[in-house]
Amino acid sequence: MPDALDRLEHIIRQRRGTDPASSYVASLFGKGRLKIAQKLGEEAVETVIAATAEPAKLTSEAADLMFHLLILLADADLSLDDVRAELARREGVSGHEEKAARPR
Ligand SMILES: N=c1c2ncn([C@@H]3O[C@H](COP(=O)(O)OP(=O)(O)OP(=O)(O)O)[C@@H](O)[C@H]3O)c2ncn1[C@@H]1O[C@H](COP(=O)(O)O)[C@@H](O)[C@H]1O
Repeated sequence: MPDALDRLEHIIRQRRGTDPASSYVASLFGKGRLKIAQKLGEEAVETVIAATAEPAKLTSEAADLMFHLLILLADADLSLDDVRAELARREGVSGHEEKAARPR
């Protein structure tokens, strides 16, 4: 059953190739990977600040962060399922073993 993240991913994919003036997501796709990555970085910093100084904002900042991560993944032709598969691969593997198995 699709949850809010799945539904949001679907909407984000539908925005690809549409008029940048028509929506925020379309405008970010229009600005390109570098700008999308920059926005993700900004949202990550805002999440860190919320976690350490303004915990009441943490949920909202985390939502902004995940929203922009979904846009970056879509721009790179990756999906939540790709991330789910990677996390599933790591299940039962210790942190040290996982690090050793990462691509270099
Ligand atoms: N979840 C979100 C969502 N979260 C945050 N935002 C927008 O992301 C931006 C966050 O950037 P900032 O806080 O840095 O604000 P900003 O200064 O205006 O941004 P910049 O000028 O720096 O780009 C704001 O414009 C927010 O409105 C979102 N915009 C859209 N969605 C979802 O995406 C769907 C598609 O949105 P559209 O593409 O706009 O139709 C919507 O139906 C929503 O479900």
